[in-house]
Amino acid sequence: MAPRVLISDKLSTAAVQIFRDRGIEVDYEPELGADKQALAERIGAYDGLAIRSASKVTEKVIAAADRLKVIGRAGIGVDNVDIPAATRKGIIVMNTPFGNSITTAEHAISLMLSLARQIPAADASTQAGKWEKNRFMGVEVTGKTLGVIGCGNIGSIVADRAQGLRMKVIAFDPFLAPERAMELGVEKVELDELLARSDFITLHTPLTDKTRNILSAETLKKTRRGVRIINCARGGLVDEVALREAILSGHVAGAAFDVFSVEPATENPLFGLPNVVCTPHLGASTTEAQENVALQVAEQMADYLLTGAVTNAVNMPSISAEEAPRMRPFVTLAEQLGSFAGQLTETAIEAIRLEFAGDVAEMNTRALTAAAVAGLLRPLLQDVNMVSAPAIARERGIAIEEVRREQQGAYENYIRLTVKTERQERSVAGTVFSDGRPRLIQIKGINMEAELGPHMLYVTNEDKPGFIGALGMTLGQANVNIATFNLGRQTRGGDAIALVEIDEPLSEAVLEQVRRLPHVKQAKPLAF
Ligand SMILES: NC(=O)C1=CN([C@@H]2O[C@H](COP(=O)(O)OP(=O)(O)OC[C@H]3O[C@@H](n4cnc5c(N)ncnc54)[C@H](O)[C@@H]3O)[C@@H](O)[C@H]2O)C=CC1
Ligand SMILES: O=C(O)CCC(=O)C(=O)O
Repeated sequence: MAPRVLISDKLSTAAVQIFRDRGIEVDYEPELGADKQALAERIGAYDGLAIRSASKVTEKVIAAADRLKVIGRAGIGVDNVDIPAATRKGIIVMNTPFGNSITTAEHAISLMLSLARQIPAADASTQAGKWEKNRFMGVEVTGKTLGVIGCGNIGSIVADRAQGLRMKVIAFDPFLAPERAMELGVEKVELDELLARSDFITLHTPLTDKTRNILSAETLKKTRRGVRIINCARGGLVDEVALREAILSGHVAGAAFDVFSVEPATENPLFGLPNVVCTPHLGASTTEAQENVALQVAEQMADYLLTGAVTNAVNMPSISAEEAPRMRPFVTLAEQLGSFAGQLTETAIEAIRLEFAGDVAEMNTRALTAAAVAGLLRPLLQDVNMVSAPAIARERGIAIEEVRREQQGAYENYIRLTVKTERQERSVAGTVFSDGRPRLIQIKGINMEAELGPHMLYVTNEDKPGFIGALGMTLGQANVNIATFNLGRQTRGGDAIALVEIDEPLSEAVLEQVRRLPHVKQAKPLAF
């Protein structure tokens, strides 16, 4: 039976043709996805779902998706898909990471210029027959400083175009390597410096726990008086109520927004303010970008449904059907090593080294390296996957080295990831036992044997009597159940590590209590 695909968003019809050409049945219902209930009722009949951002693929929709094997996002952000729910149900989620970047960067530049010259308001006034030549005094962008928050694919294109407009570009992005910044001709700065120096600020990060409200009442106060703010990335990066206040007080001179904390945005704190320009999430809406992403997503989905090949999946590594069963635990291990290191890394990464020893050195180590790099970058880049991770790392000037060796020591197979940042070098190693389950066996040179669960607590401490009891007591008193407790130390009385699996995430208050325990140097929650 031919696979069936539902297109539930306004994708270019080029996608329909690709599916048909490849023998896939396709239903094109561009309005359906916005109605969660209707989508949940219909999804059970399909093997593939192709979407843009209007379709909300919630847990409920996924629960009803009994045949669904792949969700294809014609675009970048997959925040309208419940990825953990899809993963749990074995559904692959794919995106098209680069197809609309230029178009979106051009929209950000268009918004900036519209804002600088008040074009939308001037247009409305002129067409209303008012000819208010004295009302619309603008500002030049030449010679002005543009602060780019998030200098990835889109941010770096915006930086390039802004330089063409003779602007000075500064960027805040913890993952931007200094060499890459130099190559782009942008000055890498900390957030406070960007806020203090920018005449225009443009946001190009994903929405994560770290970026939500990155422009808040507090950070807006640190901006220059007269600053103009552009958000063409994700609603929620800017506190809209705080921005409204800052515009009304005259501190912020204007804002241009394509994305809103609630979409579709039929009402919003920014609506109706002077010198606010709004568009309805049009960043990716050009013929060229929509053609790119629709063709790409249809090809990727058809490949998967017909041959099992996986490209640009955000929740599964790309491995061929034959390799899959043998490699799966090693891919998990590599991703876990990467994710472990990524969650502990807060400064720009300069280099990554992957060492493979024993059986695993004979496998497809490129895929394993890609899995480790994806795990490493995901805490900051969110939608990175095994296919895009190495390219993204290269673009950011991160050197990747792979070393294969014969078996050394007691373990039949061994993977070690070393991450070099501006400040330090950190290694973490693991193995897969004959039960097929990955274990961490070395952290920063300290031996231990730990299996990673969904919620972990990582503590570094001095090896002193009483610490283990105090930690257990603190968690117990907070009603936090410990699943596993793994310990290791450098030397007696020296540096030690505890890696504790807990049944649910820790509250900030309990974490603070752990941090205040005697001999604790660092306590960090990790999620896998
Ligand atoms: N308005 C629209 O229609 C569209 C919006 N987008 C959105 O634009 C955003 C950027 O997309 P891309 O450039 O493709 O993503 P990307 O992943 O290439 O770049 C994101 C950058 O943000 C940086 N970053 C992450 N956390 C940060 C933090 N806490 N502070 C500062 N920087 C941080 C990363 O290091 C990375 O360089 C995404 O949110 C995407 O969903 C993308 C396409 C169309
Ligand atoms: O498909 C769209 O119009 C939105 C694109 C977008 O936001 C993205 O690709 O992240």
